[in-house]
Amino acid sequence: MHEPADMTRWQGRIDAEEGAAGKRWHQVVQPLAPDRTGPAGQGVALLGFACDAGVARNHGRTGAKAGPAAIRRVLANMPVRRCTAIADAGDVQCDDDALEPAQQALSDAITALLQRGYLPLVMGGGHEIAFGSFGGLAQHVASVENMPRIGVINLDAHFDLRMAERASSGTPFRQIAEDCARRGWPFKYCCLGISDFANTQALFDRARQFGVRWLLDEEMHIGRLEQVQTMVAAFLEEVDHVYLTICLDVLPAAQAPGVSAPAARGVPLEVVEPVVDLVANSGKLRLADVAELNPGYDIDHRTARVAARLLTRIAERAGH
Ligand SMILES: N=CN[C@@H](CCC(=O)O)C(=O)O
Ligand SMILES: [Mn+2]
Ligand SMILES: [Mn+2]
Repeated sequence: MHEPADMTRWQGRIDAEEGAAGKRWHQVVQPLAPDRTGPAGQGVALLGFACDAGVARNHGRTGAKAGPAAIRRVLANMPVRRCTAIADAGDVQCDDDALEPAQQALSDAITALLQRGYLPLVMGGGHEIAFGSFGGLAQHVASVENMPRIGVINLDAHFDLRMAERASSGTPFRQIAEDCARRGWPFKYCCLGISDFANTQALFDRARQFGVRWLLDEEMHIGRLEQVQTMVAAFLEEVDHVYLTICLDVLPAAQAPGVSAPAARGVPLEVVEPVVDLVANSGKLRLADVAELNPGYDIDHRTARVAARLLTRIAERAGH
C-alpha cells in the first residue's frame, strides 16, 4: 500500500554552468522512509496519495490517481531557493475501491512524518485525501495535547460536507467534523471560494449547522483581497495548528482545467496565492495538501503547474 519513493522519477534540466545557484529540486530531493522510529529531520516531506476511489464514489471524472506523478514532474524543475531540505516519502496507493484502508495508511504515514519534525506536503488524489490528512495530524497532536485547537482551511468551490453513506471525495469535512465530535474537540473549518451554484441548499444548511466560516468565489476577487486577508487572519488567531487543503477546482477553469469539476468562475491565482502566503507565514501551518488534479483533462499541464507552484510557495515559507 505504501510504496517507497521512486527516485528515477526525479528527472530535470541541469544547469551545471551555474553551480549551486543553478540547482533544481530534482538535484536535491532525498528519499525518505516514513516510519516513526527514523531519525528526526527537517524541511518538507513530499507524500503522494494515488487514489481514484473517492472521485469514483462521488460520481466524478476519475484520473486523480495519476496526480502525484504529474506534480512531481513539474516540481523536479523548480529552482531551489529558500527551501533546501526536500524529501520524498513515496506514495500511498489506493487499490480499486479500498478507500478506507488507504486513508488510514495515509494518516499513519503523515503522523510518522510529523513525529519526526517534517512539514508534510501531500499530493492527491481526490479530496478524500482530506480525511486521511486530518487523521494524521489529529493522531500526532493528540499524542502531545488534550484539547488542541486545530483549524482546517480549505480553498475549494465545494463544502465537501456530504452525508453519503460511504466516504467519498464529497464527504471528508463532514467526517472530520464527526471525528472532532468523537474526540471532544471543536470543529474549526474555514472554506474559501465556495460556489453558490455548485453546492445544494442542504450543504449550505449543514455548513451553518457546523459553524463553518466561508467566503463565496464572488467575494474573493482582487478588489476584496484586504477583506479576505482580514477574515483569514481572524480565523488563524483562533487556532494553534493549521491544516491547509487546496482543492484545485477552486481556481478558474482556464487556470485549472485538469480537475473533475472545473469552475465556471473560480478564485484567481492572484487571490489564492496571498491567502496561501498568509497561512504559510503564520507559524501555525503543520500540514498542507493539494487535491483533485486529474492529468487526463489537464491542458499543457496547467493544473499540475499551479499545484507545484503552490506547494513550492508553501515549502519556501513554512518548510525550513
Ligand atoms: N470533491 C469534490 N466534491 C464536489 C464535486 C462536485 C461535482 O462533481 O460536480 C462535491 O461533492 O460537491
Ligand atoms: Mn472542489
Ligand atoms: Mn473539494
